[in-house]
Amino acid sequence: MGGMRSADGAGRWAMEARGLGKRYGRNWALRDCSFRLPAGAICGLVGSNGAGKSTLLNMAARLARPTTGSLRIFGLPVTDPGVLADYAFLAQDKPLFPRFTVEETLRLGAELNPRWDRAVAERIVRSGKVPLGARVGTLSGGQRSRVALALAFGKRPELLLLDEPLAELDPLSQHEIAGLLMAEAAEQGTTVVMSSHQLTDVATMCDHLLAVSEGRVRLAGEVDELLGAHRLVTGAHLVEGVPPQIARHTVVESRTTGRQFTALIQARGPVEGDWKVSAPSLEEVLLGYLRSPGTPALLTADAQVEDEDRGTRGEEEAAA
Ligand SMILES: Nc1ncnc2c1ncn2[C@@H]1O[C@H](COP(=O)(O)OP(=O)(O)OP(=O)(O)O)[C@@H](O)[C@H]1O
Repeated sequence: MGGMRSADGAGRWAMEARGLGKRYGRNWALRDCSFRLPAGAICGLVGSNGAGKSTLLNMAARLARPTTGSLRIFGLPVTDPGVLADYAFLAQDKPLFPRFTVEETLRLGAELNPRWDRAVAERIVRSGKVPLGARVGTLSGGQRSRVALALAFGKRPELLLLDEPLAELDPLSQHEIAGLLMAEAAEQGTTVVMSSHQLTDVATMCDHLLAVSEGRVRLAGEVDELLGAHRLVTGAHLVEGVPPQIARHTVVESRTTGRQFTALIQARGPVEGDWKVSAPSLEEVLLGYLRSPGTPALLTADAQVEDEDRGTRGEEEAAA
């Protein structure tokens, strides 16, 4: 399979979505999503409640089938049985058998996965001092997360999909599990896609971002590139509306409070005039796009799929 991937260079992209959509009844949970994610990325998947994050993860994990469009995992259609060995999915409730001991849980992992890496799984469990003989149901939330991650990494996945991996953990466990995740992903070269509502986690852990809102992609690409494309502008402004010097740029969001004008812009060259210009935080950029549905989505060059390739729309349905 490795040969197949490298033959056409498709292995460069861990995920490629083209016109991807999912409809439940009359509602589109995800609509016309096109983006790609390079292999090796640690990608934060963010967006408000009901934005479509779980729907996207579920389609990548083959738990839900696309209604439209195509999704490729390392160059293979997500429906291809060859994809199965490539990914691991950790659902938000981290399902484990509570009556199994940690040791039995790892043994099950070994039996279910042909390329099981026992050393990796045991290292993850031992480094957290999780007792191998303890029943999973008696473990703390942090310890359970560790066992779930040991199962996921023991599979040696190329792509690890995580639905809010740090939710419901206390701050100390969050810190510990985040560190574990980053260290193991770096060690194994795993591509990670993790949904999260904690933007500080995304900012510290992720080098890539995929933001969705109302089922559509709003931002996609490398975090530094997305941040670098934006400026926060503030200054005194006495009349209503966006000042002409600022209107030359793409204004994502602006507001006037008293005499103070503030705007988040996608800068088209230097900002002229008497404005205080600063670099926005990830949170400021993200909230700007989520609050302004009228602002066009921004995908960095790397995250865009070529238009001519979008002819593969409906490929999954055709293959099924
Ligand atoms: N199995 C389903 N049947 C019907 N509608 C669904 C189903 N799964 C999701 N939806 C709907 O699709 C939309 C997207 O839901 P999704 O769970 O993907 O959002 P999310 O971004 O993961 O939200 P949250 O942050 O709350 O977990 C929502 O409107 C949701 O109600």
